[in-house]
Amino acid sequence: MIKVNHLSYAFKIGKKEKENVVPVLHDVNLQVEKGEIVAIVGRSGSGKSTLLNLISGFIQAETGTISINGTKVSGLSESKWAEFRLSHLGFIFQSFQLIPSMTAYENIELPLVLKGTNEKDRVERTKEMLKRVGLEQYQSHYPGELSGGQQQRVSIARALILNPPLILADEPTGSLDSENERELLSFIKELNENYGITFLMITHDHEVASIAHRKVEIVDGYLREGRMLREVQR
Ligand SMILES: Nc1ncnc2c1ncn2[C@@H]1O[C@H](COP(=O)(O)OP(=O)(O)OP(=O)(O)O)[C@@H](O)[C@H]1O
Repeated sequence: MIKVNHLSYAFKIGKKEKENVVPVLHDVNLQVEKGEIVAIVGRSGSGKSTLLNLISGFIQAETGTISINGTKVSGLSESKWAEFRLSHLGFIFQSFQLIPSMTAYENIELPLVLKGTNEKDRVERTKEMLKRVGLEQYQSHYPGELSGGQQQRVSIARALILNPPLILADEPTGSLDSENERELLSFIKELNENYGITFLMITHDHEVASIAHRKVEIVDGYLREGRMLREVQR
């Protein structure tokens, strides 16, 4: 599903003549199989978000390659990346990243609008997704009128609406209380077991890491493979 080969990344800070190079990732190799839940752990500043941003195409590395679902994505143009993301990747963020001026319904529907799906299909799929995440009665609420757990469910519904095979999550439970965290984690497990969706998640949290099949740790920009935590169901 994901193959990262010899990936290195350095941020360049300051003006061109006086550029400061800050190396962040060193020769990272990572393979995530279809149907796996993989947790990326590591101390603050170790390079976790940088790795996820590279795999998401939000930043581009000069060294190394990334393939997702058989497509070599490293080196794709911005527009090709945007197209690829829409059909292959779903995103879940700690801060939900919902559009505040749009209702729950409109936030969930947005990827379908961007993809140019016709109205009849949009209505059908958005309603079905609202039902799947248990938010039918909240469809007209704006993000500010929903609890943290409900907002995260809207963001998951938006991530799932185009049926991506892979979900990338950055601290998905970071803003949730323990009850909502448990609920979200069992939903992620269900999506993985019932629909075979692959998850790559950054986390600081042991509860989150405990649902992963495998843990990889970044230590000062170097990736260490962890042991298998639980069996992958195929
Ligand atoms: N835009 C940027 N410009 C320069 N340096 C950056 C930039 N973004 C991150 N860094 C640096 O890169 C390193 C890795 O940052 P990154 O955000 O990937 O770490 P992280 O493991 O995700 O941390 P956290 O757990 O705190 O979110 C840090 O030293 C950080 O200061």
